[in-house]
Amino acid sequence: MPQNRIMLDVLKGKAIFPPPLWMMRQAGRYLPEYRETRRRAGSFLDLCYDPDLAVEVTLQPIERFGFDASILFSDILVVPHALGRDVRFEEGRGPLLTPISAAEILALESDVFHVNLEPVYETVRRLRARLPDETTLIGFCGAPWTVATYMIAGHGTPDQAPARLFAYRKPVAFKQLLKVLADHSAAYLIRQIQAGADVVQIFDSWSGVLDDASFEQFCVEPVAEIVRQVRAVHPDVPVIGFPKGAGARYQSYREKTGVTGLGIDWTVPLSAAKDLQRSGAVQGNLDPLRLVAGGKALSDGVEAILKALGDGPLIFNLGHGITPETPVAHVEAMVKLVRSATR
Ligand SMILES: Cc1c2[nH]c(c1CCC(=O)O)Cc1[nH]c(c(CCC(=O)O)c1C)Cc1[nH]c(c(CCC(=O)O)c1C)Cc1[nH]c(c(C)c1CCC(=O)O)C2
Repeated sequence: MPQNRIMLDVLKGKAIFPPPLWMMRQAGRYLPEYRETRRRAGSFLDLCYDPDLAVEVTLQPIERFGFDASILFSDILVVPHALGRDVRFEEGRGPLLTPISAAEILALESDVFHVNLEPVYETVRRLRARLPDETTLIGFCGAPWTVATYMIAGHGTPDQAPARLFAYRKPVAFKQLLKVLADHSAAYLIRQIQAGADVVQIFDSWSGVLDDASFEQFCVEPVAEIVRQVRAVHPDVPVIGFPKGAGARYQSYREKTGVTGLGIDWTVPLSAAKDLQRSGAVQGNLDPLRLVAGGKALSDGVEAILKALGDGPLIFNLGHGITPETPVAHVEAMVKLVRSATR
């Protein structure tokens, strides 16, 4: 493992200033070159499964901004797709899936799971060969709870009511769904690591809608299981957990799941983030809308994070994915602000 991937040092607990920097959804529609490749690809899933094009879009933000980390271009919903579920992405509507029934959950399995995902592994292999040596390569998956919410509702919802209701009404089938997703996600991450990923991130975008007991059973336990399975094979590869909206539960989430780094959303108070840094690296947490607005809103936001968290293990990032309406010039300004910061 090269010594000069500074994000890996931060994940070991080292404070580096200015901190390493990347953005969730850094390859995306705010970039004209992404929109151009996307037009050539056909459907969004075609883009995810075409190693030539997936490598191309993954590298676009690295070439433009020189971020310290590159995240594999794919989507969390390739896992249900590779398990044989129908997954489509429609312009302006987001993901659409055929909602899964309890009976279908009990029959859910696939002996061609890794065959279906082979193009993703090929993308990771090519990326590691193409990326600058100092750039950390991040693999990822969705957390079982977040993936399950889309599989059950069939589309995005504001509060994941369909999945919460399903979990209460059909606990046996729901538990089985989380187990199938945890086992397959762990196997998926292990293959990404074997293909060249230096770090893996688990996205739990919907962990903020659950009560205490459900958070424990649906978010903490399945992610802990993934971490266990990945560590059994790759004990030294850092795992970043991003339980968006976990609020007061962030610290216990780190302790119980065993994740190395914590992705924090922009609602986490910087004082609380400072406390979280005592037990390891944090990654975040600029409000993506400060980046859309630019100017003083942006510079104030960047400054506050660097001031509060800059002397501990920090990976500078947004508190959620960059939005399509973000001006590229504002991303350039953010990179400059972070890279030229002095303590
Ligand atoms: C919930 C979720 C999904 N996908 C993902 C999550 C978790 C993180 C989060 O909460 O944002 C994760 C994801 N999706 C994508 C990546 C690529 C890597 C990166 O650059 O961060 C990653 C890490 C590409 C994508 N995934 C998607 C796009 C946009 C589709 C397009 O280009 O046409 C991209 C670049 C589509 C997608 N995929 C998903 C949704 C809800 C949507 C529609 C919303 C939207 O359109 O922005 C599911």
